[in-house]
Amino acid sequence: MSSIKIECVVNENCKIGESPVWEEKESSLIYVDISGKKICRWNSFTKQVQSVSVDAPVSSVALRKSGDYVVTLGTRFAALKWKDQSVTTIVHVDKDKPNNRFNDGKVDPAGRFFAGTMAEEIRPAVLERHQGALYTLFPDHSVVKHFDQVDISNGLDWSLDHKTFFYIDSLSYSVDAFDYDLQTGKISNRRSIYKLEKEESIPDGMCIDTEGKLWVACYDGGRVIRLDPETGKRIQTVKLPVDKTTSCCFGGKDYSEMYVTSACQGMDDESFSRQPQAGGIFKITGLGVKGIPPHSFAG
Ligand SMILES: O=C(O)[C@H](O)[C@@H](O)[C@H](O)[C@H](O)CO
Ligand SMILES: [Zn+2]
Repeated sequence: MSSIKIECVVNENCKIGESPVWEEKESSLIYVDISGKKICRWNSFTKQVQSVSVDAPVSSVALRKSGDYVVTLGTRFAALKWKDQSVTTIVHVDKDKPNNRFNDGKVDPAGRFFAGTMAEEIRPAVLERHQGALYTLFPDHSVVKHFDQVDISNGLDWSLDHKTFFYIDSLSYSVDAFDYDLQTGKISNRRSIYKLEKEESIPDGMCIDTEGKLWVACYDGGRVIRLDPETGKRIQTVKLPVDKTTSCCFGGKDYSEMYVTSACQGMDDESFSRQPQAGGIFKITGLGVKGIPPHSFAG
């Protein structure tokens, strides 16, 4: 058995930390603070955080093949130039829904950027239902809507053979799978592969490891859980020192470390004094399992 160690590497209290992505060429973790309206980059050597502030909630960030990043900002897909600290809109979605914003997003193995929307929350997990949708931004900058009626569009990733797409609509308390057509980017045949138990609370961000198992961050559950999508069973639970764990990714040397983002928005003074690291970024080592490098947007 490996011995698991958990360390808070960025003790900065993001309002809603999300979308961790390892950027190998910078030896850095990039992530967003959604309601803090900033994109952050933590350098694993210097331990310094740089950030770019934006004018709207920024819910996900991904690498781009041409360098720099793409983000979901408000209800826009946008390009971010880090050096210039500039953001330019690529395309606008949900134009008829002024109360919506994007939430989690990730690039597929063919370089397409998937991200979904939700109604802005009144407080955590309280919002107008069924307002969201799941979208893909293609490398030619066209956009496809896969489906709507989503509550909180969240974690997403693809199986190692690229034949399955995994997806979480948080308020369904379920981790779902779809058949995936890598050629076209189309999804079909939705089914649930895991229903969260009560103490696991709300499923949020998700990533896959090199054994094809899924890791799901449990919002208000203070943990990440490892699931076997074949059997539908939970095979591991790793608890963290904060309750509002929002997302996870692998990074570091050979993608052998796990990074977990968290949130503090909506906490009262009492719970905040009990969990002063809420909103921090955590590094888990000793899991004995590795992740895969993130894909870059091809457009
Ligand atoms: O991090 C996210 O994905 C959402 O933007 C958050 O607001 C929480 O997940 C949500 O509150 C939990 O349901
Ligand atoms: Zn999320």
